[in-house]
Amino acid sequence: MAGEKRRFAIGYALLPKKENSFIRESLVNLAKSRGVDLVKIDRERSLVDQGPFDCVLHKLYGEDWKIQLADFRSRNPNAVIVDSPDAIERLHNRISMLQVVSELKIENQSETFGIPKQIVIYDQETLFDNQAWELLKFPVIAKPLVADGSAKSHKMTLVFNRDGLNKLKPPIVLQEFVNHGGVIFKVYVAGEYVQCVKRKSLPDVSEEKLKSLEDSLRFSQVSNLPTHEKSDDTYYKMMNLEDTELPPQIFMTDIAKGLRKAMKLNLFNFDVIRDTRFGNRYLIIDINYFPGYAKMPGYETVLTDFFCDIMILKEREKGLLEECSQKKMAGTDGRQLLNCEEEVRKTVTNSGCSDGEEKENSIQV
Ligand SMILES: O=P(O)(O)O[C@@H]1[C@@H](OP(=O)(O)O)[C@H](OP(=O)(O)O)[C@H](O)[C@H](OP(=O)(O)O)[C@H]1OP(=O)(O)O
Ligand SMILES: Nc1ncnc2c1ncn2[C@@H]1O[C@H](COP(=O)(O)OP(=O)(O)O)[C@@H](O)[C@H]1O
Ligand SMILES: [Mg+2]
Ligand SMILES: [Mg+2]
Repeated sequence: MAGEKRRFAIGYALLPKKENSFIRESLVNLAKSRGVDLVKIDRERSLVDQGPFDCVLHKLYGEDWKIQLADFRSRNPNAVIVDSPDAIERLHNRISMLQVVSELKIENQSETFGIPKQIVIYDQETLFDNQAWELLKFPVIAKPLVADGSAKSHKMTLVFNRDGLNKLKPPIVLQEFVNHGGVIFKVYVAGEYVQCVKRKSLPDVSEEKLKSLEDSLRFSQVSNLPTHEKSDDTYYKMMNLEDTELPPQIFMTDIAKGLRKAMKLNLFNFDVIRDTRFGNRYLIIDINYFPGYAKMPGYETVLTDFFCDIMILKEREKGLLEECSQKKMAGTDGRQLLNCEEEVRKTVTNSGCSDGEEKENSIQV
């Protein structure tokens, strides 16, 4: 109807737990009021038979889903897939996940960043190999190499000495445990938006404590545990999250932007700790695809803004494609038209990925 604004359909494909936490009525209603309909994708049916969708939002694992997305993309070249499965895959391995951090260049005079020292161990023999240990010192955290969202992939072991290595099951990443005052910073990214929050983490391990402790300690998803389940209760009672200063916002934003561009991802968060030995040194220890946004203050607005940015981008694309067809009607030859359409898709979908200045409302595809 004339004057009526076009609506925009976003199909979402999420595991039931994620759907329950993320697709809240408050989000659905806010998005709806701003012209965006969130539509559940039926995982029992093939994706190409559903829709039409202007955008597909997803967090599913496995080859079958990747094939379905590729099929959908080839039949719907104008739809936006948030995010590309290949880009997400980098985060399913704890080595490739952090490699990108080492490649980032951010200019900052007063703070530095990096990742903790770490090695990857594929077999039991290498676990006790002295050469492998030249780089690391105890305590270390043993993390499963694979980070595929399974409960197993979150099972960590804090290892205090050589004897503690016996129970480990490679393939694992051994990462130096860095004292950080028991507080972790979670930096949530949704397109251009960046928000840093504080969470409780593992307590520091002093030299004296290191000598008196057992060989190892197992734990899982410590930053999401309710307080009464934390391993060192007295420590947490003593510690007040509010006393901890957040890292400088501009510094976290610069890192977030750099990561987003390098990884070509829109929806992720990263875990950061502040090394207590230096006070101005920040270490990135984990990057998660499509994290628990609902725990982030104002998540409905942030995510709706993000959806609207995609919509604006799509509209811009439509306008530019129309210009291409007009050129065709005006007699421009077919080859030039093809170039024109290709150019539009490149400019719109890749804006923000280019080396030049990032455009507003850019979505990484
Ligand atoms: O479930 P939630 O809300 O705690 O979110 C989890 C995230 O918590 P966070 O937002 O960082 O506090 C969580 O982050 P952490 O592991 O706590 O760093 C993961 O992103 C997790 O996904 P997956 O199991 O790795 O695929 C996320 O789980 P899924 O919701 O994707 O299953
Ligand atoms: N190198 C490290 N030094 C100190 N604490 C760490 C380190 N790596 C992880 N942790 C602690 O272990 C928790 C889980 O590790 P993380 O790599 O974030 O795995 P997950 O993917 O399960 O969240 C972190 O939230 C933090 O509390
Ligand atoms: Mg984590
Ligand atoms: Mg993680």
